[in-house]
Amino acid sequence: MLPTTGQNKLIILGSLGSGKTSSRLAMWCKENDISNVGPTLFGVEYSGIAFCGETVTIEDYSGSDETWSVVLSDKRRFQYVRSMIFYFDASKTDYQEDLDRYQRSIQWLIEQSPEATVSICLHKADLIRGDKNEALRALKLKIIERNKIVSKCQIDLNLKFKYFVTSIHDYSSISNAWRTIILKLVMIPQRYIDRLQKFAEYSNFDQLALFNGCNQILIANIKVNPAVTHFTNDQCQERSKKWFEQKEIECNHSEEDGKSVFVHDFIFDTVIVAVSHDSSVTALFANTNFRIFLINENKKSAARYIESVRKEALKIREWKIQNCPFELNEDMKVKDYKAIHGNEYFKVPQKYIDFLHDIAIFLDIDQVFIFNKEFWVMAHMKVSDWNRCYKDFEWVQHVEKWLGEDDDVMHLAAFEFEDGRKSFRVNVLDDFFIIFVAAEYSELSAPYINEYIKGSGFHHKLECLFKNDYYEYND
Ligand SMILES: Nc1nc2c(ncn2[C@@H]2O[C@H](COP(=O)(O)OP(=O)(O)OP(=O)(O)O)[C@@H](O)[C@H]2O)c(=O)[nH]1
Repeated sequence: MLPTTGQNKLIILGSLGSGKTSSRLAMWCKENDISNVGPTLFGVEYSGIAFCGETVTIEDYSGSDETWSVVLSDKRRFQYVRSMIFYFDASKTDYQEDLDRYQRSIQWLIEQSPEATVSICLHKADLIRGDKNEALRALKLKIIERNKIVSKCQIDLNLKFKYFVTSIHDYSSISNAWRTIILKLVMIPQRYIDRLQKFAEYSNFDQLALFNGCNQILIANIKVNPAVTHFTNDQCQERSKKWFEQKEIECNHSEEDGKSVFVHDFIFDTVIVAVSHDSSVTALFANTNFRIFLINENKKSAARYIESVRKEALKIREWKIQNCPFELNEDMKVKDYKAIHGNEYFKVPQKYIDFLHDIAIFLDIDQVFIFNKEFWVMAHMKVSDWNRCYKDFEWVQHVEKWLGEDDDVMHLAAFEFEDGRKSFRVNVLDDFFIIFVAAEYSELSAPYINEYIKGSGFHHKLECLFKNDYYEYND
């Protein structure tokens, strides 16, 4: 179980089967069937979510005894945490062990990450028998008692701790909890609000609302023209939801209640709903200036993201060197990698090579390829000194076989070779795709790699990064 060190790290802890994973999936992976969520295997599931140009790394720990003994055996797991969610199964009657673990966790969290926020979910509220309010009150009092033991300064703790009563059968209870948690974790920079405000005034919009793409959490609602009736948050949300259901289109325009309503991609995983009573603004969203405005915003966020991944990669590398059970070859400590990139038609910019290299270190991956659909190898990186790395031509055979089996291009696929190597494919736009290859010794980290790559944040950001240049290239 490799701890991540990201600036925006969210850890989820709690008792076995208390509903941690199903709540996370209900919120962030709508397409998953959460009626049949199994226990968290391998101790922890890693995922990433994109939020308004920022990434949050989530570590969702299993509540099994083995995992708890690992978690509580090393305080460093509580380093670099920005937020912790602790799940209690509110339908239980005996909390002794959960409370002991809770107490230890917050003790270490306060010690290792004093600025972290803490959210406590009293979950499975639908299963409470008897007087529900009384049961919840009693549980909350027990938790507060433990807080008192940990901190003499109760006021400080109470400011940081938030309690939520949640149930998987009440989506709004889960989305309310997550919205509060995430908005504390990733604040929309004031400069976005200022720029959007100016943009709206200049373009004759009456209202601009920003929503997170994955689950339509409202990030900002800017009401510009006080003389008109604005759409409510819910009405805006309805529109962004509809747009997401039909996602193929880049911009959606409709006329409703005498207003022009636009829904458009904004920064990364964020959509913007813009409303105007002036129908002459219709042309605006097709306007090149506006596209440039959006692309520039995207680029800035991409730059920040790359920087954060790079920092993360260096920390992880440091951590691996310190914790490596083997004698490390001196050369491995040096940031030295070989990248052959470009062909006569297309040159892969060095920044992608750097970016993918950092991702590869972060995920313990040995080799990265970028292919186009004609099987051209656009870039080939050997990240580790692993001497069984594939050569370009060997890979072409694998890819051909693979595409032959799966003509219908999938967004993401994981593939295991007979020789023990694992590979992970990510499609970027419709034009090319990236393949990550991990050696057999990465056996244990394979589920982690898969989870990370599958995380909506990672894929989306990768796509946006490529898309920006792709647009520039084509314009
Ligand atoms: N009735 C009810 N069932 C729930 C609720 N939340 C989760 N469940 C069910 O409880 C079971 C366990 O849920 P998980 O999400 O796997 O719990 P977990 O805390 O991630 O489990 P571990 O990772 O194994 O510790 C699943 O069958 C869920 O469908 C809830 O609010 N109410």
